[in-house]
Amino acid sequence: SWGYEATNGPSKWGASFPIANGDRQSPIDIVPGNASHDPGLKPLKLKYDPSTCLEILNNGHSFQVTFADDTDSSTLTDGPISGTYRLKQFHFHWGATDDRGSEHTVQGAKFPAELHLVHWNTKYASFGEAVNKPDGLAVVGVFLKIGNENAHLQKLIDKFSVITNAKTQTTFVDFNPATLLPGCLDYWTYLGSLTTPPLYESVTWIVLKHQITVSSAQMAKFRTLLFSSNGEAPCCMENNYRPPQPLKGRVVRASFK
Ligand SMILES: NS(=O)(=O)c1ccc(NC(=O)NCCO)cc1
Ligand SMILES: [Zn+2]
Repeated sequence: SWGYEATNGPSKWGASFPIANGDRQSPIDIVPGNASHDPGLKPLKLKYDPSTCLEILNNGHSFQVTFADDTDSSTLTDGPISGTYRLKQFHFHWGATDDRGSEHTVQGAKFPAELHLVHWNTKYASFGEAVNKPDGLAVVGVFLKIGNENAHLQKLIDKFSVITNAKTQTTFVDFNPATLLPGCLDYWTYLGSLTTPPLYESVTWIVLKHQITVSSAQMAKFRTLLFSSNGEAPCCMENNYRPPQPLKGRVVRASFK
């Protein structure tokens, strides 16, 4: 099935998922000079309850932290969206080296990694119902840049030895995703898609302007995870990012001047 190798990677996804060539695909290159400041955009309102954190898993494409989403305990409201969106999971994309790895780029600049906090619109009954609706999902994207060791990311990294292989998981409780956000929540927003198959055009993207830090040694730990399952030839989990897609006339709005 799909992956990130030459044989099954982003350039091949269109064969099985024709929406790959659609009009609102993600990620994109964000050009700040072309983004229009919208004074009507509200500040993001993120309310996260650490007790909704359930587990950390390797799904063969990334590692993911999953949350209980049966109540409005961990939600995204305001910002560019209307209504209430519940946090379902967060995951990352990263490179084989520190010079690439993010999915969105900023005026062509790549970051070593990108965090995605995935929320679904509670006007639908579940994530599964929301995932293919045009207003179904809202994903907050946060760029990682190389700098000081990040103690909050280290809590995730400390679990990697137990989820090295694809399709493994372990308990992970009392983690506050807000610790992975920068102090300033200024953002760019545009209408896009899932960045992995099935590539549904269901995402209101909210990409933060400010980054969080990760050390180079911590990035090296990300690359100790495997795309492969136990017993298969080990294949390092790295370069699990889709490159920027055509803007096709879309407008990117900025929440800041
Ligand atoms: N990289 S991304 O656009 O944030 C993304 C988020 C969720 C999905 N898919 C998903 O959550 N499917 C439900 C089973 O995990 C795919 C891509
Ligand atoms: Zn993602």
